Amino acid sequence: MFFAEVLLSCLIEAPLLPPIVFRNHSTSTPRRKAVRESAALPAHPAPAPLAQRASKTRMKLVGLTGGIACGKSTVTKLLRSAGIAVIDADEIAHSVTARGAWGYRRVVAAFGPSILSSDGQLDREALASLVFRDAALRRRLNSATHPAVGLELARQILVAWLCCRPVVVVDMPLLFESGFARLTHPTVLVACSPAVQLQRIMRRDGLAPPAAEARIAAQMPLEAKRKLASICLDNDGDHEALAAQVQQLVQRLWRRAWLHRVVLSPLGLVAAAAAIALLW
Ligand SMILES: CC(C)(COP(=O)(O)OP(=O)(O)OC[C@H]1O[C@@H](n2cnc3c(N)ncnc32)[C@H](O)[C@@H]1O)[C@@H](O)C(=O)NCCC(=O)NCCS
Ligand SMILES: Nc1ncnc2c1ncn2[C@@H]1O[C@H](COP(=O)(O)OP(=O)(O)OP(=O)(O)O)[C@@H](O)[C@H]1O
Repeated sequence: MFFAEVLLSCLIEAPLLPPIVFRNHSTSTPRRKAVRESAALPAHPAPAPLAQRASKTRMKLVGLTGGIACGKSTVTKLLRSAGIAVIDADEIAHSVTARGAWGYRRVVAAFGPSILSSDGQLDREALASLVFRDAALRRRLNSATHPAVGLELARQILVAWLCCRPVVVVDMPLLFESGFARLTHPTVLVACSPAVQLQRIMRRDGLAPPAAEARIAAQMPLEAKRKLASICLDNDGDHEALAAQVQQLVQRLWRRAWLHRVVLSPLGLVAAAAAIALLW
């Protein structure tokens, strides 16, 4: 993800941010607390002032994450149907590991041709069963895929900025693990209870309990993510309950979006340059 950070920092005015130090909920200022309460979304510790200042100097880049099978893709669909641009890191990971692509070549170099199925594509099921039970192999897969994922992610964010998108959500399972969260604000977590998570992953992927538990254990624990996220969507209920929370989130994201659209978009920057040139 480092490539993405460097490119974005150059292109969208944001300096490389130092790690964010999160404040405890109880130390929030009254104003910030009021804003969160008015949004009526479950709120978690607020990010440090530096992250907030940086977020005002670039396109509004929102991080969306959650435990495996907690409902990120479901939230992504709801956001997209509400007109919000969402960049999906899983989709990118699939496209950069398609046969012949840069990520594909790196994975084959790292794991050998035995990881290919008879049609020459990556055997994703075999790869998943390897990496979700072995942390060293998972690190090897991450090293092989993440440079290509980071570059494509940066390209898609640049395209969204050039299209004057005021709000862009990045759906990334490893948002906190990869450090990419430092470039996003707010960070939104989709969470559910361990029992519901296990049941959903077993049902969706047809996994037995040990395999499902291994996949859950391959990521940062949900409780740790809760402490890092600035907004939490509770997905223990039905689809309607989730949709209602997403609707509130959408309203909150559109707030002050005009500032990003008008002032910090390419059009805004061209207009500012033209005005300066005229006044010179
Ligand atoms: C392991 C792979 C082959 C499994 O492919 P598959 O099509 O079965 O699953 P899919 O890509 O849809 O991922 C499903 C979920 O698994 C989890 N997951 C995927 N990769 C990882 C990983 N490296 N570490 C922890 N969890 C992961 C995420 O929650 C993701 O949403 C694939 O996920 C992969 O290539 N992963 C490495 C790239 C990566 O890190 N992707 C995550 C986005 S950056
Ligand atoms: N509120 C809900 N009620 C019932 N089922 C749900 C709900 N939310 C999500 N699901 C189901 O749970 C499963 C996991 O959801 P989803 O695919 O959105 O999770 P994800 O976080 O994107 O997963 P992954 O980490 O594997 O990409 C899916 O089968 C989805 O239909």
